[in-house]
Amino acid sequence: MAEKSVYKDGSFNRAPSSFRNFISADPNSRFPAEKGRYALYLSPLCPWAHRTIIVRAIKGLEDIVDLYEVDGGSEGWYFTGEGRVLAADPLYGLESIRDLYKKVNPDFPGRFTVPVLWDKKTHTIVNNESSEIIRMFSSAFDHLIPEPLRESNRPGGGLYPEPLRAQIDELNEWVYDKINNGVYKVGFSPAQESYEANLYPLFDALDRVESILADGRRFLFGEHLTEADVRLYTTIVRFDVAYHTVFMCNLKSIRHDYPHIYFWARRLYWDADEAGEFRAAFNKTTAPNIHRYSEGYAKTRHHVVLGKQGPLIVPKGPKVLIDPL
Ligand SMILES: N[C@@H](CCC(=O)N[C@@H](CS)C(=O)NCC(=O)O)C(=O)O
Repeated sequence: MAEKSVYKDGSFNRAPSSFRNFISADPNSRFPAEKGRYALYLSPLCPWAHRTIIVRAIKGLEDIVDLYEVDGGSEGWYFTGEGRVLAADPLYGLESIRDLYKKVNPDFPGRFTVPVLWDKKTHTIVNNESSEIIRMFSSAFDHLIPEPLRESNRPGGGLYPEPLRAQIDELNEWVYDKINNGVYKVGFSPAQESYEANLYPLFDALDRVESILADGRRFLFGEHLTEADVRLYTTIVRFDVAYHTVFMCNLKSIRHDYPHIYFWARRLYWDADEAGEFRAAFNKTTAPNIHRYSEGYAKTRHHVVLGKQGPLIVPKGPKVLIDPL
């Protein structure tokens, strides 16, 4: 049974995801990899969802897995018809992500989160946990994509190479707890004590990342991109424009205090070469949205922490969202 995200011991506690099935390259599996069968419902504003569209783009899965954008936030994700957001759910005409979960289980007890990986054939949620969705995208569809994009042909052995798995898992664990989810624990703190209790470990972890990158390596595990870079990136690219301001993660900023992290992030962000190694995945999933991060988090914090008491103020800085290379 899914748990709700709650303030436990005065701190934000993110509930585990509820649907944990896997798409597989095996044609006899329950969810075999097939072109056109699956869809991702998400908002590119959500950092967890952002991971999945980066890997979808890196792997050239745009023609294989559909993308349906929704908008909203802590008060629900909806089809609004604004910008790239669809006016209605293209499969069932539903109005919201809540409706999608209710379609699978009318008594669904958890939160109606994005991303959702949907199976159009059996009309159900395959998985709603981004860390698992990126693993599936990394390898399960490899027989359907051009040879150079397959994990076995990638320099360094792909996004989750066998020899590095234990190290990647170990790094992901503390990056998730202290950084990816750490910023939320700070920004959703209901009290000064929990704010401070989570703030210092966040910056200790950023210091640790900075020291890893300080030897001049291109990526967290050396010369080649892994899923650990993807998972860290979505938090770093939101840091100065949203977490520093809205979530009060302000002991330091990335641009002024973490030169190696900032350089690493800018290299990923500014790579707009569609024919290049990363198929412009970071740029095209971030650049259209980076100016909206501050508003998204301001609204969420106003709702979650302040119960909508008082005015909603959206911080406008920094003037330069991300410096050029
Ligand atoms: N563990 C999930 C977390 C996803 C998540 O928390 N998504 C947020 C948006 S950034 C959400 O949909 N929240 C809506 C809610 O909690 O009601 C994952 O990584 O996929």
